Amino acid sequence: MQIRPGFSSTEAARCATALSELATAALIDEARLSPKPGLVDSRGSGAHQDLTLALMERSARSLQPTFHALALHSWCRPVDVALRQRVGKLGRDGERQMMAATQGVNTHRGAIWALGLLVSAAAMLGGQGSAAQITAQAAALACLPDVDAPKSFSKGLRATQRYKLPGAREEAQQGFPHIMQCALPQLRRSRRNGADDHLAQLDALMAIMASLSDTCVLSRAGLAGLQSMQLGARLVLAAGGCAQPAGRAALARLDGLMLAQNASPGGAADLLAATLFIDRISTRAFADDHQ
Ligand SMILES: CC(C)(COP(=O)(O)OP(=O)(O)OC[C@H]1O[C@@H](n2cnc3c(N)ncnc32)[C@H](O)[C@@H]1O)[C@@H](O)C(=O)NCCC(=O)NCCS
Ligand SMILES: Nc1ncnc2c1ncn2[C@@H]1O[C@H](COP(=O)(O)OP(=O)(O)OP(=O)(O)O)[C@@H](O)[C@H]1O
Repeated sequence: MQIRPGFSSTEAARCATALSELATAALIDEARLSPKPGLVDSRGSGAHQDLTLALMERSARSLQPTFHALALHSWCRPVDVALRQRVGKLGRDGERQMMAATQGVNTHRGAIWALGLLVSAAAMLGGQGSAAQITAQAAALACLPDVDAPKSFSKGLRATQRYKLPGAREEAQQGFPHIMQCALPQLRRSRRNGADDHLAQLDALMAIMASLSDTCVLSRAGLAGLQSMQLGARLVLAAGGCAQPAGRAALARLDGLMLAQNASPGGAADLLAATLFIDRISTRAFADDHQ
């Protein structure tokens, strides 16, 4: 681990602890947030047969050491292939950790990817980056080749190739546009308009679902399912968002629609958790010289 001049290893460890706690809390808050269309939430399992809220929370907690290791190894490091390789290995170790904690159920693969890159990027910037700097740094990392990646074919890859639409990799490589241009502005706009935080978070989820090509939805419900999800989310926001009775009615209709199609926007949920992480991290700094 390389320590930036002027920063101690204690400082790196303290920052890694803070970042890993924030990432884990963002995952737990996302899982509990209700009502989310088709997703696991405090009401139940949504469109999922094998997921529960308790399992999502156990999985989130099991990932804290992964986020901690990612932050420690990325601390004040420049973007290069060696770091990309290390981050890829730690991410895959995290996936194994998650599978062990859930007895083989995929609870958070997409979330490990998005939050893992963002935790690494925040640590690379010594815990002092802005939202724009962190997402740009994460994109630079995601654009480097993942040389040790297994050549297996995933559901997400299949969907992106079949429909010629971007998926989790492209979202990261483009600097997380659904966080920076959709969810974060909507979260802050809804708060400014007087929505309480839980309703503002639901609005942020709608802002993501309104345009994301979520490969979870494409895999289960095809292009028609994706388009109906995007339209449904736009209708919630057009009705004034979740703080308004008409917005909540539109949200309930969207929930019914997702369940009827057996579809769940797992990618949008990951990006909401990542948005909560970025929102919280960019309003505070972790390095001592900023306190
Ligand atoms: C890139 C990942 C997510 C694989 O993506 P792929 O589309 O091939 O596979 P898979 O279908 O298994 O998972 C995709 C998951 O991403 C999420 N997702 C779906 N659509 C989107 C989207 N448009 N944008 C963002 N996330 C999305 C969902 O949670 C979905 O389940 C990841 O597993 C990976 O390859 N990791 C390698 C390890 C690594 O380098 N990690 C570095 C950071 S820790
Ligand atoms: N609250 C949530 N509910 C459901 N999925 C979530 C939630 N939060 C995040 N996710 C993301 O959704 C993904 C689950 O996606 P998906 O439904 O495609 O799982 P799968 O096991 O690969 O597929 P399937 O269930 O269709 O067999 C996880 O990788 C996770 O990152």
